[in-house]
Amino acid sequence: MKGAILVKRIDKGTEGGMEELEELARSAGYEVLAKVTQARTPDKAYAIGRGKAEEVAALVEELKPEKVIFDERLSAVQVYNLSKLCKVEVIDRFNLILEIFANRARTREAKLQVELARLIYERPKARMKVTLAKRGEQPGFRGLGRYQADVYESEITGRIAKIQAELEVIRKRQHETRKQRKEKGFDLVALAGYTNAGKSTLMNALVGESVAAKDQLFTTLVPTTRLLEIGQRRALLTDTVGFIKDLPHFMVEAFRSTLEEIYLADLIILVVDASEPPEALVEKLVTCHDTLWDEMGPVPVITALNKCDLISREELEERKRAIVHLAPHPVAISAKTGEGLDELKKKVGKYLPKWTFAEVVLPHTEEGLSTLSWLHDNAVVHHVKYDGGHIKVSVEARESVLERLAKRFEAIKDAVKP
Ligand SMILES: Nc1nc2c(ncn2[C@@H]2O[C@H](COP(=O)(O)OP(=O)(O)OP(=O)(O)O)[C@@H](O)[C@H]2O)c(=O)[nH]1
Ligand SMILES: [Mg+2]
Repeated sequence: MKGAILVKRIDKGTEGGMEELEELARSAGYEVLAKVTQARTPDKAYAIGRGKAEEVAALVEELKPEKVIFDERLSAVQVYNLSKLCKVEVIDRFNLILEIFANRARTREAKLQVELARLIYERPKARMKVTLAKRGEQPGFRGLGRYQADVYESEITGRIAKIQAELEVIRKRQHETRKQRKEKGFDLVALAGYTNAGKSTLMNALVGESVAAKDQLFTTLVPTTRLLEIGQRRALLTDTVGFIKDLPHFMVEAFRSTLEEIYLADLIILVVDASEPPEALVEKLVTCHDTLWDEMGPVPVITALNKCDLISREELEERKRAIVHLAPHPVAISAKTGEGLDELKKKVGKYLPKWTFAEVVLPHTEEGLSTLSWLHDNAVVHHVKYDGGHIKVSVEARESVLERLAKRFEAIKDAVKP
């Protein structure tokens, strides 16, 4: 197994936990060999103090890790100095997240998104990195010395443009598919939430599928969509990539096409891991809100308090109180045991976009029957009455379907005799 030493600098007056960095490192396949923290203001050259950096270097010599991983964002200069001092590759939390994403990316889309994120992160550092590499190559700077600074930078810019163009094609296609699904009368429901909250497990429990679900961060990178029946209505349920604290904007941008599954949904099920302590729950919900709310239209959100099998009633009530302002329409569930799933489905049914009732009289002809069968496919047909030469139908459907019904009716109405 690859080893890593984790380093976190803590600003005065803030919490110093390193659990999430550890989780991330573990998810990326590292064994954590040592953890170093220091409370101080950031140092321009080393992020931590020079003395502390030397301690890290000594640990590197002793433990021989593959990498040293910093929790905070590092500048090119800091990376250069640290890797020179420690004689090992030094990365930050964002590089680590990118590593995880790169390991998991299977589809063309996921791979492009990961590369785009990496390049957007790299670009502002490109010139400085080339300049530094000319001073003597350090781990993480190898091969850059042969570049001209602006050539390297413009290569990155060119590559970014190319990937964006290719992703745009994928996005257009997805947009088209989504539109068609809506026109067909499907409601789009998205599962969103912090990474490892249990979104994929819930997806499996709701639709009886086997989407990969594991106790690690970012198992899901590319959305999966399955049919979910809510009463008589048919929704498409989409599992999505998880959120994480301080998700830098460049990543949100790179994963746009994935996140659009959420932004453009008719309803969002926000999944939270209720087995965590209330403070962690609040912090993660705030992250979800930050990621969601900026981009989203007025979409109803249902909060699924997941993993309730792991906590007592009292603990559940305590958590509900803690998140009351952050968690619209909460439902306690366990994706594992199935508890609460019926109530969740009921809530989903209740908050799906309102459909409109309509009564229509179709001719009892081949065209009329074919329209009826089209209605069965695209709407909820409540009642059908065959009456002489007519078929009286009462239906409930979304507006776009009713508009199309009106068009079809226009074309065949002459056959209807009063
Ligand atoms: N006890 C318990 N464990 C659960 C429940 N739901 C999910 N888990 C576990 O939580 C872990 C994460 O589940 P996933 O479904 O992969 O989570 P996710 O939100 O899809 O995670 P990413 O795709 O990695 O962002 C797995 O080990 C699941 O078995 C639950 O209701 N109860
Ligand atoms: Mg998942």
